[in-house]
Amino acid sequence: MIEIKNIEKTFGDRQVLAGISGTFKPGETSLIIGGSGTGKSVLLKCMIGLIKPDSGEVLYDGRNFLTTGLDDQKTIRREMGVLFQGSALFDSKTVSENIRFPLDMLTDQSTSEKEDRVQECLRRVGLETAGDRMPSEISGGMKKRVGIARAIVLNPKYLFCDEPNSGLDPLTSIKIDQLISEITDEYQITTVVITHDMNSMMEIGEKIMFLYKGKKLWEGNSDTLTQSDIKELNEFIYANKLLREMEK
Ligand SMILES: Nc1ncnc2c1ncn2[C@@H]1O[C@H](COP(=O)(O)OP(=O)(O)OP(=O)(O)O)[C@@H](O)[C@H]1O
Repeated sequence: MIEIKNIEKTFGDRQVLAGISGTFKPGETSLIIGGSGTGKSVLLKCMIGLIKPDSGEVLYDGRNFLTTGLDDQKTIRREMGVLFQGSALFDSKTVSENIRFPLDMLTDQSTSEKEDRVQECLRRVGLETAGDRMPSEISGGMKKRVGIARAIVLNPKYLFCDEPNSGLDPLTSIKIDQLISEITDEYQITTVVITHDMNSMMEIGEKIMFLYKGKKLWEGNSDTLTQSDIKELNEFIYANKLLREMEK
């Protein structure tokens, strides 16, 4: 379980996070939603240690990530998998090499152990025959799958995905969402996803947190998303639906 408590962050004179709290549970895909510039990415970065919040706590199964010693921080970092926006694959490495990278960097497994693990992850994301291909030779959806395989190669307890659907068509988006949700359930990972995607909110929103101007204005799930009387949330949903209609 991940708990965040009263996270605050200010850049210059602009407060981007104004005291955000919440919990994220194992086996659950939690979504952080909100309009552009509301602080979603900054919150995610605070959670994974890329940005230091000005105040607040981030607890990984009770371990305070911000104040614990360097060794414990390293341990927690190793328990995280991250799917970055745009997949962030190494262009000069094959699909298999991309997936193997965290094993090369962070484990002393033998070559055959690593190969077995890479194959297992390739199979899990449905890319068993694509290992030798280069990122430039595969589709956007496949790149996301490679990113997911790389994010889970170390068996993470916590998985973070920043806009996993960006740049994908609606059908591929749904498949990627389903994959993230299945993996989360199968390995009981605590998964946090930042998304703008209305389909994702309706399909995989077991828990949804709505940010507005650095504050958490609403929390619920896909069943209750459209029933709130929060004006800002309803406007956000309306704008997203409109966008979807225009894309069709
Ligand atoms: N390192 C930084 N230094 C200064 N300002 C920053 C920094 N990182 C983010 N910001 C500002 O913080 C605000 C929130 O940014 P953030 O990227 O979290 O938004 P977001 O909700 O993820 O939006 P989007 O959906 O467009 O990605 C923005 O105004 C951004 O310019």
